[in-house]
Amino acid sequence: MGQTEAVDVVRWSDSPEGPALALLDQTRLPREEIILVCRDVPSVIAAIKTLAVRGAPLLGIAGGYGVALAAALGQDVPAAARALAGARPTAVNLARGAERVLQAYEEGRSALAEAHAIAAEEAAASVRMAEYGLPLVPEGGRILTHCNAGALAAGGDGTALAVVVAAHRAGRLTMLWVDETRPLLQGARLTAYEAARHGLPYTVLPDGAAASLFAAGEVDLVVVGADRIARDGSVANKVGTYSLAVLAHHHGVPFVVVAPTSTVDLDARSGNDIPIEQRDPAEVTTIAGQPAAPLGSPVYNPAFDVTPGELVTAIVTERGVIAQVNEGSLAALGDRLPKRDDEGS
Ligand SMILES: CSC[C@H]1O[C@H](OP(=O)(O)O)[C@H](O)[C@@H]1O
Repeated sequence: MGQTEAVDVVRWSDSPEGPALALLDQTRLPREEIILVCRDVPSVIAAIKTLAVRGAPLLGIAGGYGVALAAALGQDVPAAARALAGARPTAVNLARGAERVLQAYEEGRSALAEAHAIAAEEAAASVRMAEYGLPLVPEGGRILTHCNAGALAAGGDGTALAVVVAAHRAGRLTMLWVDETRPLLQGARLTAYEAARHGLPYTVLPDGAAASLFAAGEVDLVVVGADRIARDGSVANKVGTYSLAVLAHHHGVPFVVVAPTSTVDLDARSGNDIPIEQRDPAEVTTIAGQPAAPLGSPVYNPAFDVTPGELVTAIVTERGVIAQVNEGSLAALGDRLPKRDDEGS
């Protein structure tokens, strides 16, 4: 598959049938490119819960458009914002995007214009993160990534994957190692799909094979996204990220998180304050609808884990690179971060 135009991941539609949110259904990828048309808020919430639309910054965009849809339909907009914000707990972007569009609506401004503004800001942030992140990639870089932090998870070319694509365009990428990312396979299904579209050199691997790549000296850099970053630099990201951070630390490999400031939550003092989504056991005990474990097996299925800031080499944001990840450096972004509830606008 050669490089083609960017995928239309989330798009507002003012069709004769009325307002709608058109989503590329990520549960169908890579096999089918199916557009899911959401004409009401419950269908947007269902798309978020089933990960038809997913990824922290993209959830902020979808949450904002969901509130704009409620406004366009003349529905109870505050109730819609609350329901959308509660669809998934870990990515702070979702609640933040819904709240931001609700505030615009309550102030008499265009809800749709505010939702469009969120989408535009995340696309611009992706470009800046790629620029700031590129210098961190060594010549001939062999980069390991986990889950999907590309255009299917954020605006533009994404967050972590935007840095990888920039490295490829600069002739600096030798290999992108793609963790398949059990249980929902966002790596194998989505990152590989995006890597193929960009013409990147990539290899998919079982999550459990990453350690042997480090041991063989085949990884020069780990680059991942984030769902919420706490004030002390703790990073919540797809489950399995923490083990990569420990491996990277053990093997002396830089571990870089790429995330827009819309993912930084100064209200969360540490990783303990980040809610970790627990998902359906069937995601673990079935594969392609077939049993992969005895019926009724007890399951532990957290969608995310938390990497402490001391294992993070750098956080690349659209406002610069945080090289010393700690409470002071994150708070230093404070004046330019989305305002906290108790700080007023
Ligand atoms: C650019 S943020 C992407 C982030 O979101 C993913 O989670 P999910 O697929 O459950 O939405 C994963 O943690 C990615 O790193």
